[in-house]
Amino acid sequence: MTKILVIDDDPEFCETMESLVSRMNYTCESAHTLRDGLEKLESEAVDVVLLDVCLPDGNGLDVLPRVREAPSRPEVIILTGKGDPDGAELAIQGGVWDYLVKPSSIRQTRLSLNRALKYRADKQTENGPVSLNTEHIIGTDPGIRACFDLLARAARSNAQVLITGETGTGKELFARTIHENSARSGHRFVVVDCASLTESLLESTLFGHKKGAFTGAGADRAGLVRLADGGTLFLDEVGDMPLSVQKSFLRVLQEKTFRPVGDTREVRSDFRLIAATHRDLEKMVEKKTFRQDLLYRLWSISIRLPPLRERTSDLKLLVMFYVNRLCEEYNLPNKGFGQDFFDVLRAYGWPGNVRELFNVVERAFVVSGGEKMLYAMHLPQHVRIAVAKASLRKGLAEPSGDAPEPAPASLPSAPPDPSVLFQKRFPTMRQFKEQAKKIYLEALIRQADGELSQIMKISGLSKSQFYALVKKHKIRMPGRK
Ligand SMILES: Nc1ncnc2c1ncn2[C@@H]1O[C@H](COP(=O)(O)OP(=O)(O)OP(=O)(O)O)[C@@H](O)[C@H]1O
Repeated sequence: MTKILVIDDDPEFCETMESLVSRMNYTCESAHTLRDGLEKLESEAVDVVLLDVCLPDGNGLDVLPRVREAPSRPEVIILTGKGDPDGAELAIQGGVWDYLVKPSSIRQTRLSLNRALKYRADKQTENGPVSLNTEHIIGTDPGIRACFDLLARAARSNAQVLITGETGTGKELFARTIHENSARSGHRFVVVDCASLTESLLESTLFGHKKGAFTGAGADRAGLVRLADGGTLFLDEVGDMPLSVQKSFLRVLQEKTFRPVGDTREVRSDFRLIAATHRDLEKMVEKKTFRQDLLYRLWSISIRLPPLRERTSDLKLLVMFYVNRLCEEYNLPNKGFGQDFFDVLRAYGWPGNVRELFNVVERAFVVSGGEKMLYAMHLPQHVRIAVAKASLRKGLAEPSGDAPEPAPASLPSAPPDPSVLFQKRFPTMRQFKEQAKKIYLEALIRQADGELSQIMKISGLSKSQFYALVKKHKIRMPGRK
């Protein structure tokens, strides 16, 4: 029997919900404190939790991971008296099904409940007999586990998938894993890096060309869309696709046919599309730099990968996974870790995410040579200095053994104090992020003495991403006009 649990300290509200749920022919129970709710979740199978935010013994959002990890893994709908955009964002990132503000109408609550239950039923059917191979993806944090659920749905369907997330968060890794677990795994996984191709090259790279179609086209060439026939086409950095190509590509998605450059014939390709970007495509649609119709086409299943700083609980697992891999590669016995090693890693901001983490760990591994343990002293200087400066700025001593506060990545050559960002009007989260990015980039360039290879190494950014950011934030590179 489907069971709903309401965790809310208002008895009247609980009664209203119990009556609504029983009219829907489901069982309903209430708990007036978080403690009571969590106890019920431990001992009873619950399908959906309606969770209030402000409760007498704490904040509902703080216990969200525990609620979602309860033995019956319930779906969660937040029902709060105090609507707060940041709270809603956090809740949704934490994997809640919906975020409703009281007084929510009966119709809306019923709709949300039904949708959550339908999703749960579909998930249970889909999760049945098929097993997924996700052994290369490390993560137990609730944020990334919600992404695993979506990955499983994507692998079992043929729907278009859009994967978003900062650089190095694993977008390509997820895309490959979806392909490898899909019915198309016997065919190719074809990668197109939209950021590294010029407009003219992109069209011929995607659609191929006829011999003589343009200077340098010495022979016929099949494009990547054709090569992906039967398999998966992965459009990396789709936000960097020029508008003219977006138009042609939209047609390809609708018709599954295209015309190679300089050819008059239509060619057919049956591919499944997965696209990825670190950009905010909805913002781009507002600015008319990305086509809305294309965005709708890309968006059947959307997966947002959390940045590493939002899931530092996975840091240790990721490091151990990578160090094991390095030990195998270098044919060395396994290494241990000093506590200070993880303290420093946890306190760093990881702008380059997992890619940067693996880079840093590999450098530490190499520096440690034949030693049996990895200590903080083996970590690259820029990481240690950034962490030391950040903790000094906070008036703290060197990180101690107990879970240190995560601090933002900062750089040694005196970047401006982030409090300058609050000197004018208090910024929105988005404005703050944009301004902080600019500060980061300027400090990064100073730190690397403007040397591109150093910039890539420190930041974990690719050249194209770095140049795109420099352009966006109107930053002058040393030696450039
Ligand atoms: N959860 C994870 N578990 C294990 N490895 C990971 C995970 N996430 C990322 N990685 C590793 O981090 C590196 C970067 O991942 P990937 O290239 O997929 O990121 P990305 O988001 O596509 O980056 P970009 O936007 O810069 O192209 C790869 O070596 C990948 O295997």
